[in-house]
Formats: sequence, structure tokens, C-alpha cells
Amino acid sequence: MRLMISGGGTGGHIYPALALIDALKAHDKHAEVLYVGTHRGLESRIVPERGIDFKTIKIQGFKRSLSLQNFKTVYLFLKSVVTARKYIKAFKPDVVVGTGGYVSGAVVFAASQMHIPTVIHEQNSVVGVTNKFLSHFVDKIAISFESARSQFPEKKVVMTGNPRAQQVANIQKTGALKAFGLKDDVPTVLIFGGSRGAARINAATASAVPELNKRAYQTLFVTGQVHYDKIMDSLKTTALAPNVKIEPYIKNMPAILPEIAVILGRAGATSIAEITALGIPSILVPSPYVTNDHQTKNAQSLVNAGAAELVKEADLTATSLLKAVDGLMLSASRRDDMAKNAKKLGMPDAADQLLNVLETVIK
Ligand SMILES: CC(=O)N[C@H]1[C@@H](OP(=O)(O)OP(=O)(O)OC[C@H]2O[C@@H](n3ccc(=O)[nH]c3=O)[C@H](O)[C@@H]2O)O[C@H](CO)[C@@H](O)[C@@H]1O
Repeated sequence: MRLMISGGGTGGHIYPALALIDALKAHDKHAEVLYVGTHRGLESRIVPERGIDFKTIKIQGFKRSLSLQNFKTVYLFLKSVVTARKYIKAFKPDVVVGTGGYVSGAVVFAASQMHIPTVIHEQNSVVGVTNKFLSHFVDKIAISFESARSQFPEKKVVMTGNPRAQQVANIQKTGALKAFGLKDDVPTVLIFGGSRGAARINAATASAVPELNKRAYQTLFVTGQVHYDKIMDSLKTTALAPNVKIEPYIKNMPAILPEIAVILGRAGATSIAEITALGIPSILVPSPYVTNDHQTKNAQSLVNAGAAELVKEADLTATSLLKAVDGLMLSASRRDDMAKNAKKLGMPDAADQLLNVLETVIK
């Protein structure tokens, strides 16, 4: 299969695309893949690192208010469609897949105009702007939450789950925490604010470090690349005990996740797919800054199933963070119950399901 794939901006759009590529390569040794992203998004760092062919397009998002910038956006969109057409003509894909972010809008739109089979993947329970636009042009729409179905043209929709779920579900424990100077036989809480880090989670965690230092459990605190220096600076006078480690970013999250007892983090859709595929108890702090508050809806689907706790960002302080983390880290039975409930929601064959969808549109 010749797959052209595009998804950009944040990890939540990029990792599902990479998981689909992995699954395709596992099934088809001769598969050829071209990833199209932007030079500014996280994808420009992550994708080439994996040895995947990567081309870029310049694009920007619409401002919600009427602004001169929007004229520039329309111009860049039309120009990016022209660039995408060139890439498509040269690569000759059998299918073009979009996993969200503005860049996928141009690439998938161009493909649909050239009558190439197209599929989009929606990770969220509330549909993103780009996918809403593309839904009118594509052949199939793969979803990860049932609640997304009614927001799309019904006949095109297939429930597949998020391919990243399959990627993490198939990884065994390898003692990966040792690489961070942590022990692999002590329960560990992973604290991170999505793929780009979250200032409020970082501030609460940094303030909680003196207490986390004293706990019998371990903490792996991931700040997000852009926040790292600021957090380390704020902790200049606070010694870190050996059970607390702080990192800017985890490159190989699938290797870490099977070792983690509890996650405290955002409720991004791809994080949720990972949490449920592995059955990891979680404390979710939805981002209040996303479209239609979709992270609260994502989180609620787990809370309703007894698979997670929700803490509102406005209520997150060092004290409430410690209370929630201690509550789970100090009770193996609560963790077991949550883990079982989380796993029931997991879709560990999502990448294969999505591959099937690609095969049906190619035929
Ligand atoms: C602020 C924002 O717009 N967030 C959106 C973004 O979130 P965001 O990009 O944060 O995406 P998710 O939380 O869904 O996924 C984060 C991904 O990054 C990975 N990771 C994270 C940190 C790290 O150090 N290393 C690493 O590999 C996680 O394992 C996961 O695979 O896209 C999601 C779509 O999927 C949406 O649901 C989120 O609302």
C-alpha cells in the first residue's frame, strides 16, 4: 500500500498517525509512506526521527474574530492545496489519511479533488474544525468515541478506536523507568500535561515536590519541552529526592506506560486511548482552553465508568494534587478497581480496524 498521511500541531494528532504507520508496516513489508506536516508543529521533530519520509506545507489556523489574518489564512490554504497536489502527483498514494490539525485539511482536501480515496480519523468526542470541514469530501470517517458519530454524515462513519491504543497495548514491561534513574519495583505516578505540557499542572506539581520527595512511591514529572527551564528554575532551591524525577518530554511513551501505576494528566483523546488500552488508573485535569470543552467530555466518559477521577483545573493546587495522587498511590485496591474499569473501555485492536477501513476505500 502507498499511504500518504497528514496530521499536525500536537501529539494527539501525530501519535495516532504514527501508530497506523507501524501497523501498516507490520502487515505489509513493501508499504510506502509519506507524512505531510508543517515545519513548525511537533511533527517536524517527531516524524523524521522515526525515519519516515516527511514533507512540509505552510499553513495557519483561522482566528475566531474577523481579522486581516484570515485573508492570509485563506491565501495560505489555497497555496497549500497546490503544494499538496504536487506531493500527491509525485507520490501517487493509494489512499490519503488525515488525523487532524490544519495541515491535514489541505492535504486531504487536495486528494479528494484528485479522486484519490480518502479517510479521516477523529480522536475526540467533540469533532475538530478540520475534520468537520473534510467530512463533506472524504470517503470514510473513523471515530474513537460513539458520541462523535452524530456530528458527521452518518453513512461514512466507522467506529475504529484510536490506533495508538493498539500500539501501547502490545508493549511488555522492559524496566524502562531505570533510564530515568527510577526503580522498576516501586509504584510510580506519571504527571504530565498532554504533549505540550500544562502550566497549571506544572505549577501545582512543582509546589508539591517537597511532599512528593517524602513519599514511598516514585514520581515521574514531565513538564513539556517549553516549560522545562522555567520549572527547573523555580525548583532551584528545592532538593529532589531520588524518588522524584523531572523530564522535559518522554520520547518513547509506549515503553514507559506499562510501568506506570497512576497517571495525573490532561484528558486529551490520545492519552485517554492509551490509559484505557492499558487499564491505567488516572486523575484527569481537563484543559479548559480547548474547543467546546471537549476534554471534560472525554474525561467524563471514564469517570462515569469508574475508570478515572476528575479534578477541575480551577481546583488544582499542590494540596488537591497530593490528596488525589495519595488517594490512589496509597490504595492498591482502589487502583485495581479503576484499572479493571479502564481496561473495559480500551480498544486494543484499533489500528487493525483502521487499516481495514483503508483497504475498503482502496477497493
Ligand atoms: C491543548 C490541546 O489542544 N489538546 C488537544 C491535543 O492534545 P495533546 O496533543 O496533548 O494530545 P493527547 O493528550 O491526546 O495525546 C498526547 C500524546 O503525546 C504523548 N506524549 C506526551 C508527553 C510526552 O512527554 N511524550 C509523549 O509521547 C502521549 O503519550 C500521547 O500519545 O490533541 C488531542 C487530540 O488527540 C485533543 O483531545 C486535545 O484536547
